[in-house]
Amino acid sequence: MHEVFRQALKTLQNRSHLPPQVNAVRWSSSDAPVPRITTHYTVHPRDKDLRWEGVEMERFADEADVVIVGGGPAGLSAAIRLKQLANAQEKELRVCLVEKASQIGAHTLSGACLEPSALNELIPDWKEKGAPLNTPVTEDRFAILTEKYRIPVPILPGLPMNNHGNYIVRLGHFVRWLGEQAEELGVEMYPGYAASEVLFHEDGSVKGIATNDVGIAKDGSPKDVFERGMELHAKVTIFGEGCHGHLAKQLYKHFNLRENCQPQTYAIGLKELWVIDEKKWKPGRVDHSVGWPLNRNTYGGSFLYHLNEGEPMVALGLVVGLDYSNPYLSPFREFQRWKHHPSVAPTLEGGSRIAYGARALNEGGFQSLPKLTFPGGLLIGCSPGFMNVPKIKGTHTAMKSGMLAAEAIFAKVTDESLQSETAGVHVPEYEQSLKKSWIWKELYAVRNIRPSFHNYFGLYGGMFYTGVFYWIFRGKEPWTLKHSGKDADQLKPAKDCTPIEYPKPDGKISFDLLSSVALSGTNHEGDQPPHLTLMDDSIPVAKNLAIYDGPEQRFCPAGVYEYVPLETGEGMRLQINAQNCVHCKTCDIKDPSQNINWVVPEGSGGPAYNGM
Ligand SMILES: Cc1cc2nc3c(=O)[nH]c(=O)nc-3n(C[C@H](O)[C@H](O)[C@H](O)COP(=O)(O)OP(=O)(O)OC[C@H]3O[C@@H](n4cnc5c(N)ncnc54)[C@H](O)[C@@H]3O)c2cc1C
Ligand code: SF4
Repeated sequence: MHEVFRQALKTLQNRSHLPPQVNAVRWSSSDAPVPRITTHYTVHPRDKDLRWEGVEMERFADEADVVIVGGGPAGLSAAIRLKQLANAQEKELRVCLVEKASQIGAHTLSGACLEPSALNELIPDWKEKGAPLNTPVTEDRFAILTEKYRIPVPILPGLPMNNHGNYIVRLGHFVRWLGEQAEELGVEMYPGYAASEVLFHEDGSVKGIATNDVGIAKDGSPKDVFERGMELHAKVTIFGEGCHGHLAKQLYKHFNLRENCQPQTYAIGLKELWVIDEKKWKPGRVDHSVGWPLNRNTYGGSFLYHLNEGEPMVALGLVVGLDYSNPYLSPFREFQRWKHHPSVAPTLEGGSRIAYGARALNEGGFQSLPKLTFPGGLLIGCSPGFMNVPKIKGTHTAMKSGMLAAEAIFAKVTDESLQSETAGVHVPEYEQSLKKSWIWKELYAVRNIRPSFHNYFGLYGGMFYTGVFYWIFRGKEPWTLKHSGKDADQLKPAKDCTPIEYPKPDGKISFDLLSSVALSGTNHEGDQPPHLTLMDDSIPVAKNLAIYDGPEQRFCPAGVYEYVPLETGEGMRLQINAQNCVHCKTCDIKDPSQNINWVVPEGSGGPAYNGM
């Protein structure tokens, strides 16, 4: 190629150094000039980019027996069970676990009220081993909130909200403890390494994963410190990325795993930790509510748990179903408003907020479970979605699914008489044993509760259904209700909706977004391509802003998306403040254009939660 032409092309590709109005490219579907936003190689491949010419792209590869993606309750339980079995039978088994957080538990966010059933099976002597389950539930309350009142609802025995025998935990601390148990058993742990890519054998089976490359500049060009990620190959790769996994999303498409199930549906959960006045502290109390500030057609509810962690601490949060239809709704501001309810605010008055965060959770339940296995790999935990929605609990099912996967894998890879037809070992036995387990029974029994809220009376119709059908039939009714479709399709155009007037935060009970995000400890290297990638940079303004009045500005709980005026003064552009991202995945789920693809950022970027 002629040198002058090459230089000209290079200058063009480097245009993202220039101000946005100059940095306009004609690559959108409409062919209208739009500011360049996405510079990530998953959208603009490097093999067509001259700036990458001659850069060493070879990756170092390592072999393990089992590779686990994600150090959450599911991944760690799988790791622990695999090594327990191998050690008991004196078999060599190399188990490697990669976790995108810099420390195990630092990306974990949950309620959390833990049902200890799976833990009792996995580590029966967890008390002696010092598991941080410090707060047995002593009091369990449920209520419907109106704007001014709290109407108590009795929790009948057998209803999913019953928490007798459970523990209130800081899930991040529990996960950290699970990590220590795994390490002691000989699991190789790699915190700070995100799996960015699924690798395949020539026969199409999964070969393992690659960790992410580091040292890429914001404009997508290689920095001097560029380092290629590493390949981890395995007989079986376990995907335990939690709700709406980035690699799981690719696997669904690649192996068509969702062809026989309903779409997954989700909620966003926002959470804070507070240290409160000791006189108001009731260690062991569990408070749940539905109703205000959400209207009857918006599914959701609150939690307020009194922890016994050496200081008067409470964990509180609001969960909002992502099937809401009003694009003006802001889950963050609903949460801030909820704290002012007359039954909540007195607990917080005089206290101080010490942590904030958010995370999506699955709500599809039984109907939305995909096929779980494919040659060379399988899915565990909240990645496929073993969440029991009416209980708001998924930790015990996530752990159990990891254990069942481990048992099936161990049996298969250590039995020389069992030959695999593919290079990556297929373990369909996992799905079979899962269907015989208590997870299946539990999720089947509650399958109709969440979809029953799709009725004219909304919340009240759903509660009536739960009271009558669940309490009497325990899920044995001979029908299965359907969800109303994908959450991304539920938003109505802004012109058909009423803007919501939210009260200003008072700085004592309620707070603004940026001071909240600061409490998540989230951090990303600034000079890297935004990991919130857009398939088409023109769609945010042309569709999301034009039709839905920019809902990503409101559903993102970290202020990542902002529409700002173009420097020319004509029109708007989307600004992505990727450093703020707390990895909740809501944008990838709720974007009405399905144009946002969350990919793993560099290194150990993301929140730095301490026991969320
Ligand atoms: C607000 C809220 C309240 C909840 N309340 C409760 C409750 O009270 N009780 C209860 O039992 N459950 C509760 N849950 C659900 C519970 O938190 C989940 O069911 C549980 O955490 C699922 O475990 P998991 O291991 O499948 O996923 P996760 O806990 O999400 O763990 C997945 C891990 O994988 C890592 N990861 C993801 N992608 C990659 C990648 N590509 N490479 C490397 N690492 C990766 C993540 O950083 C994370 O550490 C709640 C959830 C939320 C959001
Ligand atoms: S950018 Fe997306 S994943 Fe990140 S915090 Fe916002 S909504 Fe969540």
